[in-house]
Amino acid sequence: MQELVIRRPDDWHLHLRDGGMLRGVIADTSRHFARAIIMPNLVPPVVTSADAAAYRERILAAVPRGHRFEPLMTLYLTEGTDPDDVETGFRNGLVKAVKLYPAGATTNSHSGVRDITKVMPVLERMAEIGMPLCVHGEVTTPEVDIFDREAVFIETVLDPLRRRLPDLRITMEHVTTKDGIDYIKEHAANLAGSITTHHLIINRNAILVGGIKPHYYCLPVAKRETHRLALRAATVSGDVRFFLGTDSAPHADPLKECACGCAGIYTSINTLSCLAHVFEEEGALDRLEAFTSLNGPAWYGLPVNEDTITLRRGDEPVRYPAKIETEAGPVTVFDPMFPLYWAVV
Ligand SMILES: NC(=O)N[C@@H](CC(=O)O)C(=O)O
Ligand SMILES: [Zn+2]
Ligand SMILES: [Zn+2]
Repeated sequence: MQELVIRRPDDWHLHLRDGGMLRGVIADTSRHFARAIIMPNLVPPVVTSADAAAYRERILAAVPRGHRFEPLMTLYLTEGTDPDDVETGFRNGLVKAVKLYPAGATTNSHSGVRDITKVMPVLERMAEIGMPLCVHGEVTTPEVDIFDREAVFIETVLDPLRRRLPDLRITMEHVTTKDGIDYIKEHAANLAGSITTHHLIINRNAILVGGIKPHYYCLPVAKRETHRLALRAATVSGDVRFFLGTDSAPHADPLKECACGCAGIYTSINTLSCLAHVFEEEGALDRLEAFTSLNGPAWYGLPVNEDTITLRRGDEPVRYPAKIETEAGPVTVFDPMFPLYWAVV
């Protein structure tokens, strides 16, 4: 038996939803993670500091007794966002980042940004005060192939934005391509990337081979194998610019198992088992902690967690439920398609 003690991890990109879904999923995160950057794509979205304060209270009310969990709030950037409200939320410590969704790019992104020039006053203010911008980095131009949307975003939106506002700190969230990894590596200043658990494990075959598999569908969509390998190399490298953002994104099964299923993979419950497996395969267990617990706090300017968790590798596979039940319906759990031996003790 093998054991690994690491500082308690944080999740730098998480969807908790609201109401019955929030109550159904929160424990799967708060059991293992101390903090998480909470995505603001509710319906309606979390746009103002007041919205974020109210959502934070709803999250805290749902955390099970005995768990300690700190939600790190974000604001959903719209073309009507007020720079003063953003600054106030940031200065009083409530809001950690602003989230840019190109309109139409992903789940609940219709209130997002159509014309980036309209949000320049907000972005300029953020650059001034050192507030990070989290981006869903995909263009939505219908002519651009869905597998190329991240690479085209880097070239046509991200790079020009970084040139225009070199002081703006940007998190490229859920990087899915070698292009994204290379871009971050080549541009050290004010740029970091979060990587999901599932993109380290699946490539696009998981979605399409042997039948269409809606529970492997998320956005940005998984790419070809070369990209997965680039993500894995960056993840286990220990490079401080890369850290975990699970993008665990629960949807009730009927909303995924239908003619127009929505994007999102639910990984909160087994993420650490999956990650330990990946790091072990790569011979890099000694760097797991950097990815899950050190690099993220460094980027967001927060202290690392003082307490630890213990991962243990058992002789028998760990069993996770195929689905969790929530008041909002059943949610299928990510199946990595191999047995998992590591579990948090
Ligand atoms: N990742 C996903 O596939 N879905 C996310 C949205 C997002 O992070 O883009 C969701 O909110 O369901
Ligand atoms: Zn996204
Ligand atoms: Zn997400």
